[in-house]
Amino acid sequence: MESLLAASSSLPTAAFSPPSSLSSTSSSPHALRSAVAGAARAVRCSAAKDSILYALEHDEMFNSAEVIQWESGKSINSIAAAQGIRIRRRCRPRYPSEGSGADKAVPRNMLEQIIWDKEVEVSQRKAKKPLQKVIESSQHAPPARDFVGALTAAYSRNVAPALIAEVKKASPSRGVLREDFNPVEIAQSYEKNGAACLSILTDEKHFQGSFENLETVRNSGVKCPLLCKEFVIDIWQIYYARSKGADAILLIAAVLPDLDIKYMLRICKNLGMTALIEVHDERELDRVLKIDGVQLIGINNRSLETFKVDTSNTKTLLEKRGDLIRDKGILVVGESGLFTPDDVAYVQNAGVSAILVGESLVKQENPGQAIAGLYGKDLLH
Ligand SMILES: O=P(O)(O)OC[C@@H](O)[C@@H](O)c1c[nH]c2ccccc12
Repeated sequence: MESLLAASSSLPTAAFSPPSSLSSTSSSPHALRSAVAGAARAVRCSAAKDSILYALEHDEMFNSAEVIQWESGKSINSIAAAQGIRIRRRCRPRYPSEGSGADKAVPRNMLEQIIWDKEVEVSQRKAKKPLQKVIESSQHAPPARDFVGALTAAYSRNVAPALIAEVKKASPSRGVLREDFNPVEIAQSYEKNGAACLSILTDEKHFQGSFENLETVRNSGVKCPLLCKEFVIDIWQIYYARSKGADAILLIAAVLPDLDIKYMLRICKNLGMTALIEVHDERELDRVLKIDGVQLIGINNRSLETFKVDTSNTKTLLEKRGDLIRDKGILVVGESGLFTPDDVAYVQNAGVSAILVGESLVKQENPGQAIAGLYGKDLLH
């Protein structure tokens, strides 16, 4: 994989724009594979055995059936749908005369709306700062810290699920959670009161977060590892998060086909980052359990399609797949809708090693002090 990343930083920037014949707008394995083939063609020879191009051309992932299918015209949406993914991407037309119908399309639910907005946002950000540049910036970021290590240490210290405390101003389902919002103050107060890690929302449009918040918290001297809470659809965002100091990043299985998750996991690994892979139902969990190299799975009690919260979701999924998850040495994070010590005990008994909590802390006058209320005890740090 080193070679893949080295390759991505040494290939010309232009090579990363997906060719117009592809229906995806992301910097996907597909785009990278085409870029490599194009680069090999440009030098009019097959790449030498020790070269980066050779490594890429012979990388199993780039020659997988899915990639071939994709390149032979099967759209990202049909590949995703075959994996049970309901969120559609707003694909570009293959030829201008075809049209995509995208302008007329109506999103089916909130998550789909967020993803469509994200596609526009990411393409604008990429136009300003191409992948090549963001990869370079990521090389200058302070080194990534051990997110999973911080969670396991906190779990054994407290004999309670480690806390990932979320710096969250607003959400589409709950509106503004805190008017007087100072991300650094909140982060410091979480850290002082025993949070193991922090989650920083970076989506601006729907959550009123920002990458500036991530960067200022990272530069404020807070030592807890930071999760970039973003709707990732493109590897560009992973490098960007790293360049702003993120130690971990969220990947949502409801949005990303298997191949994208595998590809993104490799990039995270190469950057020293942890991927928290979020699932909401059994089908997503089963897909993720088939992927090698997964260390951390989040079970979201909230459906991002309907926003309904049901804390028994964590329990139900762990009853079904807990043994397999333990055998694989994967840690589980119980996410969303946790308010009381009973809620924490409930997900702890279900088998989680960590919890991700936003609303119930951030709404309190002193978010850090609210941690003791959530756990029914002070956390050691
Ligand atoms: O505020 P809550 O209910 O404690 O939830 C926190 C966190 O789990 C939630 O913000 C979340 C979980 N997965 C997400 C994906 C995107 C945006 C937000 C989220």
